[in-house]
Amino acid sequence: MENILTQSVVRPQVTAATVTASAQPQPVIQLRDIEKVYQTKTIETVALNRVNLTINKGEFVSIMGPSGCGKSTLLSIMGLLDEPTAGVIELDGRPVQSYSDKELASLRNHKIGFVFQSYHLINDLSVLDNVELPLLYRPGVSGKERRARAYAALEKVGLGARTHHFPSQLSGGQRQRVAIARALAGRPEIILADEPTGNLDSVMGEEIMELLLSLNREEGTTIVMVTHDEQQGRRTQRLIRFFDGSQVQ
Ligand SMILES: Nc1ncnc2c1ncn2[C@@H]1O[C@H](COP(=O)(O)OP(=O)(O)OP(=O)(O)O)[C@@H](O)[C@H]1O
Repeated sequence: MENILTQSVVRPQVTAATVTASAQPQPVIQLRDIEKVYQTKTIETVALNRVNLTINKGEFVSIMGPSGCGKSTLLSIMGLLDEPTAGVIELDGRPVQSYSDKELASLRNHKIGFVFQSYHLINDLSVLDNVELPLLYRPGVSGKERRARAYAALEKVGLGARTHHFPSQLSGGQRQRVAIARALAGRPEIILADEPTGNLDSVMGEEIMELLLSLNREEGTTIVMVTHDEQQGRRTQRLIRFFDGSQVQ
């Protein structure tokens, strides 16, 4: 079984895959005039203000900007975890409003994988069970296939020897790799990562960045990553800066 992490180690400072000149960009996520307003009793917050953004198949895009500028909101809306108050989201060229609830649930489950800053692992479950868990909600995936996919995903992130460990027995970087394996087991076309290295020291952060770059380069996974790390942002194909709910660059 190939370990995508060890593949990447021999190529120091790799950057995201370069889209060949002949390849036509194929939009997978398009945001048109997206607005998100949070209304509480005392205050109205415009978290996103008429955002227009296209993410193409196979791209690795990073989103940067100061705290509170709307990065996480943007990722939640792209991942269909939250709805905008105005505007249109298209997935594969089709407005999500035109999908049925069942289709939307399936899209969320199949097409998109999430990685969060704080890993969101279940401490009482082994590494293997954590990775298998989301597949339990997949109709048509047998127990045998679930297990096989979880093993393969853990091999891919270099944790094949840790399947029976528990999260508390792992380093922060290893926990984040489990979280990435959990996303990979679902075979998503798109990974949305919200500050995936935010809780890690620079060495472990670099490890995770290499892993994401390898997934993009070797598997063609489309990745959108929120980061506060300028160096990481510069290593992706496109760096988008936000300020006060709007794209500034
Ligand atoms: N559920 C909510 N209710 C009310 N306001 C919210 C809610 N979620 C986010 N906000 C507000 O929307 C704005 C954007 O928040 P968001 O979390 O998207 O920013 P961010 O750029 O990801 O910040 P950070 O870098 O600190 O994580 C902020 O002003 C925040 O307070």
